[in-house]
Amino acid sequence: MDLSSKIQNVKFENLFLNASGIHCQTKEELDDLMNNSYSGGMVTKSATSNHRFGNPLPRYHSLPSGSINSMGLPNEGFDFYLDYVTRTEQKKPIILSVAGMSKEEDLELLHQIQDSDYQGLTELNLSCPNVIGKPQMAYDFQGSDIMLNEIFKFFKKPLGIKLPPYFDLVHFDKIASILNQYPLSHVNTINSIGNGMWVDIESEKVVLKPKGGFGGIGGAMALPTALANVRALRQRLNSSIDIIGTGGVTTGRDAFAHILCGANMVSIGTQVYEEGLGAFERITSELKEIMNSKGYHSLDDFRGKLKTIE
Ligand SMILES: O=C(O)c1[nH]c(=O)[nH]c(=O)c1I
Repeated sequence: MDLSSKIQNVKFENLFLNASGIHCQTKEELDDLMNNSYSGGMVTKSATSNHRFGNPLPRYHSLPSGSINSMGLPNEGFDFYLDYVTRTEQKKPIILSVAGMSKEEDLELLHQIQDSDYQGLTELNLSCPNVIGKPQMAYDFQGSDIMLNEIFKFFKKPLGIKLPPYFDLVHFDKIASILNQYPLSHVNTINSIGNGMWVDIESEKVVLKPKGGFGGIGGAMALPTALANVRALRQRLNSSIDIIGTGGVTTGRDAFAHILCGANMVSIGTQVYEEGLGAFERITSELKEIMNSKGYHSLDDFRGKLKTIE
């Protein structure tokens, strides 16, 4: 039973990653992930130039079937993550995630990566929904196109993009036609579903302090949106662009569905946060069970082979 996968020519022993932001902010968390034998790779918390505390607490809340968060980009600062991904013994591939507070900062961070001796995968987060006053760049189609054009004038290392969910087939067409113009290593879809709201009935109050309670939605309730985005982008993107499917994975069945829709790799956020790193072992064994019962030996046997109803 082979659960290995690849992003471009980077091989992962198994298809599972943490979703950026989950268990990947501090050295302890990153070392934990590095030593966990059931995730094939790992992604760092999106980094800004400087260390950030992020938004005031409470900024994460578990929901009956998911989560809502308005973390506000808390991170140790770019230099810490660049040092970690360059210096740490790589028991598994790491994806370095960056999220500038502005386009200028995004470009500056990417220049630093280009000029560094880091040779691994980089992911530009164009979809953080929780920085007060900062729109999700990937909802600005023209702005994203202009930015990617500027980036690929100087950035020659593997670069992927973390996308927000889209909800309109024309928007899938638009973003895919932009992304297809650039030599991207991958897209990671989806980020949390931006600016959801949860209400505590007893207190008649929101559950998050920042932004009056608005926050990104993740976990089980995000699965249908995540599957749609993986499927729609797989159908539209050049085959040279790999896809990391993120969103709503709580069981092996959900991971199986992401692969059927076309994902090369699958990242898990809320469920790992709620259950701990043991979720990787559980979901890996559940996926193996399903593959076994269907006579599949590798992910290629069923990747992207979702059937429609004729
Ligand atoms: O609030 C956050 O830190 C955060 N939260 C998310 O749900 N997605 C993101 O990309 C980010 I940068």
